[in-house]
Amino acid sequence: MTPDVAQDERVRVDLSDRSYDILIGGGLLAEAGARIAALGAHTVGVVTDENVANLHLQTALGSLNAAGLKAETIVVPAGETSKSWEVLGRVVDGLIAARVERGDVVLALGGGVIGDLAGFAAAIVRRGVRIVQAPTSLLAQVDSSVGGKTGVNSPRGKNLIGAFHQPSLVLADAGALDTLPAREFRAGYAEVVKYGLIDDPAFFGWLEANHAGVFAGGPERTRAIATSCRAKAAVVARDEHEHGDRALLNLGHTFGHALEAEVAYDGERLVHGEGVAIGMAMAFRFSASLGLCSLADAARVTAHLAAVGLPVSPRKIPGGVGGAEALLAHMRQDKKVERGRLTFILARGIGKSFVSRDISEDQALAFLESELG
Ligand SMILES: NC(=O)c1ccc[n+]([C@@H]2O[C@H](COP(=O)([O-])OP(=O)(O)OC[C@H]3O[C@@H](n4cnc5c(N)ncnc54)[C@H](O)[C@@H]3O)[C@@H](O)[C@H]2O)c1
Ligand SMILES: O=C(O)C(=O)C[C@@H](O)[C@H](O)[C@H](O)COP(=O)(O)O
Ligand SMILES: [Zn+2]
Repeated sequence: MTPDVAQDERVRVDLSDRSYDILIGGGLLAEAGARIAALGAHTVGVVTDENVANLHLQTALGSLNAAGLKAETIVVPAGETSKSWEVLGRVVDGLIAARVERGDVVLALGGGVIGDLAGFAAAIVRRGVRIVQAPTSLLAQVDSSVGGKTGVNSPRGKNLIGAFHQPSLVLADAGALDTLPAREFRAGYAEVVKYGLIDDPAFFGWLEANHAGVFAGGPERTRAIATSCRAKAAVVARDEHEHGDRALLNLGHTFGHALEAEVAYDGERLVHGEGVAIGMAMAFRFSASLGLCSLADAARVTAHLAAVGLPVSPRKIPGGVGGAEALLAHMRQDKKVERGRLTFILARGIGKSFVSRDISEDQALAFLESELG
């Protein structure tokens, strides 16, 4: 747990010569220009989506111009379907046309979709240009802007095309969250809860008691974001490329990603954080059904997610999803699969998650059938 009440926070991601800071606080978008100029860039390729462009692009561009930087903006449609080959191609072409050089910077201004898309474009243009993440959704501030996973989706599965490309700096402007729709804030909150469920039961208890403050803004929100970033930074520092512990950050994602693929990344029906909420509830129910954790812990997880308005069952997805076999087919494409064996993040209790490679397909199928009814 972090100490109480800090308005502005700095979290270091320790990766030897690729270490970087995550800055959390108000007014950081207005400082982006000065901070990027300090990195030695001359041209900045700003990648954003239509919603964020309408609300926050002028602030970012104003600050880049004031710092004497040349800025070229690439705007893509909002939503998960922009994590595609086609949109990636347009972003890459835009960055090359803008003559963004290796010494320059790509600025990802938006939620996790923009961070993953722009981050991957930056990883491959001229074999690697620096990326600065300016996350504007809660989910992006607590998770996707940190750790260097970038990429796009394949029709065969989530994030199946990508690269690790760490940012040079993360600017999490707390003020940007004031314009975030309530549904998107809730979805991001699922990834906040995840850190408590992985290995910080005190943080989970604190969220149960303080979630109203996190949703309202103020010091509780800053504390939740900083605690999440510290938790992620620590895991990334010890296992950057997910050979071990980092897989814990995938709690809820084996199920969640399968559900997202099953709805063809249709954000009207299911957004990533909602898939993670359902997936985490399922992971705890699965753990309880296997005798690994108590039914009481599984019920407590479900109760907290439901209390903030998050979905906790695949039956709640509008239009429904295919059967257990269809979900299992998506799960076979999960990046955690090893020698054909499924990998699950399961739990012995709240804050006691672990990586399991001992689950058979028959066990997974039976559980999925029970969940789908
Ligand atoms: N790389 C990682 O480690 C990592 C971690 C978690 C999630 N992800 C990825 O992140 C994506 C989900 O991110 P997301 O939930 O931010 O989705 P998103 O980027 O689609 O943003 C959600 C919605 O909110 C809008 N928005 C963003 N900021 C806004 C603001 N300040 N004001 C008003 N509207 C705003 C966007 O336009 C969009 O409509 C998924 O693709 C997921 O796979 C990646
Ligand atoms: O950073 C990580 O590692 C994570 O797993 C964070 C997840 O919240 C995120 O959704 C990530 O993109 C999933 O990674 P993937 O490797 O399963 O695609
Ligand atoms: Zn996630």
